[in-house]
Amino acid sequence: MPKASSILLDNVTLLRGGRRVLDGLSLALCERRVGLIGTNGSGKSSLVRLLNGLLAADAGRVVVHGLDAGEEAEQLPRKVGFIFQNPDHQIIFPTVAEEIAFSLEQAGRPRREAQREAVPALARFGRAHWAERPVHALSEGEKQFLCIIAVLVMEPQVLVFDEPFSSLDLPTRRRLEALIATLPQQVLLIAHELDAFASYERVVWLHEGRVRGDGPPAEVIAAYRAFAETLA
Ligand SMILES: Nc1ncnc2c1ncn2[C@@H]1O[C@H](COP(=O)(O)OP(=O)(O)OP(=O)(O)O)[C@@H](O)[C@H]1O
Repeated sequence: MPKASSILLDNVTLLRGGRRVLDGLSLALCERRVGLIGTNGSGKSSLVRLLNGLLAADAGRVVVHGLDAGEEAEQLPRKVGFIFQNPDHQIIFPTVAEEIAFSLEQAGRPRREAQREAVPALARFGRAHWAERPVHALSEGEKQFLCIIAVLVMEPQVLVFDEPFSSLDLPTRRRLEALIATLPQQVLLIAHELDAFASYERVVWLHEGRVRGDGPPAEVIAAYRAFAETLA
């Protein structure tokens, strides 16, 4: 039986657009900080989308913290929170408070209660003063932080960050890295900024839908860099 606090992929195959994007992939992830690296198109985003039911495996089994993705997919979004590269793809509502109220509603709160709780929820992150701000008036870094708050209020057990640094300047990126470091959840981070994984417990290198490297960051990243040099 997989551990209650682990992510298990057992012989997973995923087809997209007729292509085999994940190819008999098996992984057991129980570390609190796991990095996912690989060249463009290697299958990283596809893999994490299996964890919250955005994609379903064509073969094999996916279990996330005790939930079977095949049988209990509808429960996955509460268990696994996603923060994507582009906050504009994630934010739906015109104001910050409305966005947070929507998240609370998604987490099962009745609408009225969700609306009442939005400002206190923002206050827990020191951002009560953002409540009435139009989302379009936030900077990229602030929007990214709003997305993180919107996900955290749903109290997920796993957080997936899919290339969160791509549009951030260095100070904003460092602040986000520091914030991620404080989170109690299991974190899966996809990034092309390889120094971001220095403090991670484990890095998995995907290549053409298979695991090509897996272990401590320094080791896996050195092998990946050497491989990338051969392609340049
Ligand atoms: N919506 C889609 N429909 C069909 N095929 C897709 C779709 N999205 C991705 N793919 C294909 O799946 C494969 C893996 O893509 P995926 O986005 O998982 O890779 P990735 O490692 O996250 O890449 P990147 O670093 O560029 O974000 C690619 O060959 C891609 O063309």
